[in-house]
Amino acid sequence: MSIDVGGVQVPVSVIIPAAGTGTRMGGGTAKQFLPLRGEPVLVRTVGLFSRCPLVDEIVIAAGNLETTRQLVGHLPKVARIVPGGQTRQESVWAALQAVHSRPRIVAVHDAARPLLTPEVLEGVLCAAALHPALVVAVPVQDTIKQVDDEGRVVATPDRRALWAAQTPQVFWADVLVRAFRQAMADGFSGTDDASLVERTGVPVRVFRGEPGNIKLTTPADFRAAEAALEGGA
Ligand SMILES: Nc1ccn([C@@H]2O[C@H](COP(=O)(O)OP(=O)(O)OP(=O)(O)O)[C@@H](O)[C@H]2O)c(=O)n1
Ligand SMILES: C[C@](O)(CO)[C@H](O)COP(=O)(O)O
Repeated sequence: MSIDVGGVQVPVSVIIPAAGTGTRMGGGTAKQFLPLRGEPVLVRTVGLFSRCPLVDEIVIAAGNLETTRQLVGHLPKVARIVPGGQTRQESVWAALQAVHSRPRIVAVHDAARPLLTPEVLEGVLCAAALHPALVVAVPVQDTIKQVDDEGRVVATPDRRALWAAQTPQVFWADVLVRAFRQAMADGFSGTDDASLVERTGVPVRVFRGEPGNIKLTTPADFRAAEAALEGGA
């Protein structure tokens, strides 16, 4: 339930932002509550962290607190379920304030990414002993185009330097708290947690993950996830 950082056992807290409304998914039910091969997405995601021997506590930012409590409130290591915010960033901040005091390692993982593997999770948590900020990511396989508002291609970045960020994103707690405070002071809103840390100058490293750790955003993602699980759990 902790990581050895220079001989000191540092507990690991996990934040699960699970307060989204699933606009891009459509339908009336928030996607984190939808079944994926019979098991709600949220249960799959939280269960992975409950079973991880390196995790000390789980804090969930929820939109529907009652449904969230019913689904995962009983799972091991679920310490607190707090109200989320209007944005993912606000939800993470709400959960971060509910994390026990420092020093800690904090891993932030989207509820909408239920296909994370134990191997990647344990690998990035162990790497956090050496690095203050880590992003699970995969190298981009397609050629990426930068496009203006008129649909004109304005640049083709060198693909060798491009990685697609996923979650978990793992940080030394004080680094993350400072980054969130700076972002709020500056009115900065990022689409991930690492972008807040990057702007503070703290070095952020990628940890190579797996392409299968997709975020369930649209119905097509659900179909892909169902197919991926067809042969597995
Ligand atoms: N106000 C918000 C918005 C998002 N999230 C969470 O952040 C993760 C990634 O967000 P996303 O995939 O965008 O989920 P939604 O915001 O629900 O999707 P959409 O943007 O299509 O509405 C999800 O686990 C989602 O529940 C959150 O906790 N609080
Ligand atoms: C955090 C994230 O999953 C990294 O790829 C992504 O930025 C979340 O974006 P969303 O629009 O909140 O789903």
